[in-house]
Amino acid sequence: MDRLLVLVRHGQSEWNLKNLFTGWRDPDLTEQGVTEARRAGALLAGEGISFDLAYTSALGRAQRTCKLVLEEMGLSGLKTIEDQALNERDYGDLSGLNKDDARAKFGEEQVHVWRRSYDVPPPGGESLRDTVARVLPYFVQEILPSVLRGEKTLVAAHGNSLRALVMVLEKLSPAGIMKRELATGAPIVYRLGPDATVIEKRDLIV
Ligand SMILES: O=C(O)[C@@H](CO)OP(=O)(O)O
Repeated sequence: MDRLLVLVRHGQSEWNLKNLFTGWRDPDLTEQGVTEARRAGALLAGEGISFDLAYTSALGRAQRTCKLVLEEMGLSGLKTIEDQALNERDYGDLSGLNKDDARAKFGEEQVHVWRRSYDVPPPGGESLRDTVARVLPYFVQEILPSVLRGEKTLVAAHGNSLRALVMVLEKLSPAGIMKRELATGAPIVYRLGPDATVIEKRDLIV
């Protein structure tokens, strides 16, 4: 049985381009983001991959990415489940701030800790640990059972909500996940064993 799980971060958003902390804010994709999403679909189709089911967040940039990927694969209209459990990490008071301005104000090191540490939340927002605590129950209760039933599954979501899943799937330590960056529109293809451990992982190069 093919227990296929593909994670893809949304294409470049308007706020990625403007270098703003985004979190639960809802900017659209840029033209480049649209191109990245389509290219992700083309790459997956080129690998001979198809899907039975898709999951995405409650935010437009991930939903549009999901749609574009599926469209490019000839799978428009595929059953897609939207849930805010897959939303980006909530950046709290940093949402909408320019990342360089934040570095100038709070210092390079502090901003790096807020962005990439496992357990230090940005002011008023979620740490990665908080994000794992939100994403993981949804993954275990909703997504994983589909994958284990043999439904080939796409998850189109966000840099940090997907880092939360990558940490669990790849058994990374808090130090290991700190160094892990996910590129926009770059699919990660996992094949799981019957016990849900990863037996194969491939990054599709964009
Ligand atoms: O702004 C955000 O919501 C995220 C993803 O774009 O940023 P970061 O790279 O700091 O995780």
